[in-house]
Amino acid sequence: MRILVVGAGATGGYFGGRLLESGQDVTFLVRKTRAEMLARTGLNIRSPMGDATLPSPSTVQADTLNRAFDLIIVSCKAYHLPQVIEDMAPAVGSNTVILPLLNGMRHLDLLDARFGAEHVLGGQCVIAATLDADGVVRHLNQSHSLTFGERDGTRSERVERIAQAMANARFEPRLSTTILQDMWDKWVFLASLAGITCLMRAPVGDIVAAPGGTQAALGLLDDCRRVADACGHAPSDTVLGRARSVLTEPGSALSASMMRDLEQGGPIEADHVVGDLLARGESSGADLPMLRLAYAHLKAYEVRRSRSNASGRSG
Ligand SMILES: NC(=O)C1=CN([C@@H]2O[C@H](COP(=O)(O)OP(=O)(O)OC[C@H]3O[C@@H](n4cnc5c(N)ncnc54)[C@H](OP(=O)(O)O)[C@@H]3O)[C@@H](O)[C@H]2O)C=CC1
Ligand SMILES: CC(C)(CO)C(=O)C(=O)O
Repeated sequence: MRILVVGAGATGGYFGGRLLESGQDVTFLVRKTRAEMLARTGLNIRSPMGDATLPSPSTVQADTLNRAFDLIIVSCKAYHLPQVIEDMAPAVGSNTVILPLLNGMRHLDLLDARFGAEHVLGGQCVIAATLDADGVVRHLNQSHSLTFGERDGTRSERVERIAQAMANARFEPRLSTTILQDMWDKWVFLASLAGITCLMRAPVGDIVAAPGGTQAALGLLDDCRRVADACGHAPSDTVLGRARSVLTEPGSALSASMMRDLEQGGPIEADHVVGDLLARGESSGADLPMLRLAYAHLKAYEVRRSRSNASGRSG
């Protein structure tokens, strides 16, 4: 199976690297700087589940991409997706399957609109990873699952083939027959985690140690849950119970990748992860005070960031 991984950042570098390590035919679609770095240093993964050093991984850049792949794993940030969609287009042939790993849901609409829904699977990954300044993929916890499936829940031949291709890689591949609900479940959890850890600039354990912290985290989770309910994707009691306990675990060092991005002063997926959920909830008439606050806070960060970038440019 010829696999194209779009982006060799934290998640693409990790899952693509693990597939390459297991002997799969993997090429990374990357931009110039990352291509040069990968050629110089190879793809390096540092992980509690085992390090990997992959010298000279195969890369391609948009201007030389001219053949179709069997599977395209999309692992960019949401704010890069419109450009990524244009760049990856030559790799989409009549039998290509696209597996996006982005958080949230809206990317499915964009991919469907450009390539046709029949090409696009549902997907998600659970991992905490980051790309450091030397281009090393740093895996920060012990989770590394990648879940995928047909959005209509069927176990098609093509998803079985993907499961086979992933079977020997050092991560947990999961073929799901409920991938849309899985994505909603993760979205509800992630929007709560990202919203609260960014608002408080603190990991879960510090938030729950503060007066009112637990109440704020659970209030935000409840707003996110109400949106999912209104959209016909209510999380089960088990899923909600797990989310509540993870978001209120004393001493937990967990924070969202959005908080890491924000603390580094980088761009964030505010609209995709939090704004889109809020918009869907508000269009159903729900009152969502904590979710609105979380979104306003992220947007204020973006305004401040673009103002200081602009003054840096003019200074
Ligand atoms: N990191 C994590 O722990 C988790 C992240 N997620 C989700 O996964 C998605 C990806 O996140 P993450 O891997 O952290 O992001 P990263 O920023 O680490 O990686 C994204 C990569 O996409 C590349 N990219 C952007 N545009 C293009 C393009 N046009 N062509 C080729 N490559 C491109 C960037 O390359 P360049 O170097 O050129 O900028 C970057 O390396 C997000 O939606 C995130 O929310 C989900 C679970 C966990
Ligand atoms: C929920 C979590 C932490 C795990 O994958 C994540 O997706 C993120 O931080 O972006």
